[in-house]
Amino acid sequence: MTTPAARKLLDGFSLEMTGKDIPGLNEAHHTIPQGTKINVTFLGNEDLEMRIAASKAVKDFGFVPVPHISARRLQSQEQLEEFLGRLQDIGASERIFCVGGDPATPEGPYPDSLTVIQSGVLQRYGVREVSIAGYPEGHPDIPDEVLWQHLEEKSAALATQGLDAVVLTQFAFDAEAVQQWVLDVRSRGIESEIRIGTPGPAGIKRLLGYARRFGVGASTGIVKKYGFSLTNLMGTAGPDRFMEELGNLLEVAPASGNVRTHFYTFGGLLATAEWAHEFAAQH
Ligand SMILES: NC(=O)C1=CN([C@@H]2O[C@H](COP(=O)(O)OP(=O)(O)OC[C@H]3O[C@@H](n4cnc5c(N)ncnc54)[C@H](O)[C@@H]3O)[C@@H](O)[C@H]2O)C=CC1
Ligand SMILES: Nc1nc(=O)c2c([nH]1)NC[C@@H]1CN(c3ccc(C(=O)N[C@@H](CCC(=O)O)C(=O)O)cc3)CN21
Repeated sequence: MTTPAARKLLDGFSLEMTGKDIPGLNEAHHTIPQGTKINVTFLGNEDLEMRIAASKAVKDFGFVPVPHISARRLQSQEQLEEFLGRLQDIGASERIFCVGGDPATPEGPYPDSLTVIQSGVLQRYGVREVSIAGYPEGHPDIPDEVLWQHLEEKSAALATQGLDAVVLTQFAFDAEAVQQWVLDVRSRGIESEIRIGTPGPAGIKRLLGYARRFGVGASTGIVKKYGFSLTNLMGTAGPDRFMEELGNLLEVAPASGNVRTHFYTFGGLLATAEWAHEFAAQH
């Protein structure tokens, strides 16, 4: 039974795939609503051709590509321009997600996403909308004050440059922490669309592995929060409970504004698309 609040939160959801996951998209495309935004990661084990091919596949199937740009992984301005130029050639440069990136030291001239945004390069390649990262449960290596300061600066820089902003979050498990964080974002005067990241249905061991790797939910007891039980540790967990809880919490906090959902699929595009289809249909 899906409540109206959860269904509203699901409406206009976005998905994510890696540069390697074109086979997954081939398999899942029939189940994904036309016009859905699909993000394409910028991981260390992908190259330019894979990222471009994935963005092109998204576009060719009638979805909206949102390629990622990882500032700290960029080795030069030329590399940034080559990527944006190739994206523009295939009509996939209008929307991007600009994120700091995991390398402990920057590999080139961009230590953070703000530097990429302020470079003035994005507009020259037709970028109109930039997603920036948010952290409802904090970040393991970056203090909260730094995260907030950069969120505000990036938001202001995008407005100055005439670029639309979306705040896209790291995946989260704690619906109450997300509600509070959304209200904190609004209290700082940031009115942009917020997309709350959450994992699609995935094997629990796998999910916990990713959570550990990205430092999510370290102290919140995610096993409990997400409704896992020890008996189903070998099984699959879906975002049902999280969506219901968060939908209800946002409904009672109208100041939360425009909040949508982004699914990190972790190799399970079809499973996520099927889950979303069924969740929307249940009543
Ligand atoms: N979907 C994804 O791929 C997501 C990735 N992330 C990761 O979160 C981190 C921060 O990203 P943004 O919020 O865009 O940061 P940012 O680019 O706005 O930078 C904010 C501050 O954190 C510092 N910083 C950025 N990345 C760092 C790192 N890996 N290690 C140490 N300090 C770092 C910057 O120097 C700056 O002071 C990155 O590691 C990023 O890859 C976060 C959310 C989602
Ligand atoms: N700090 C941080 N860094 C990230 O890179 C990151 C996050 N957070 N938050 C979630 C997103 C989603 N991410 C990922 C990472 C891997 C796969 C993935 O599908 N990996 C392949 C295997 C890759 C390999 O061969 O190493 C898979 O099939 O699991 C998907 C999304 C990366 N993302």
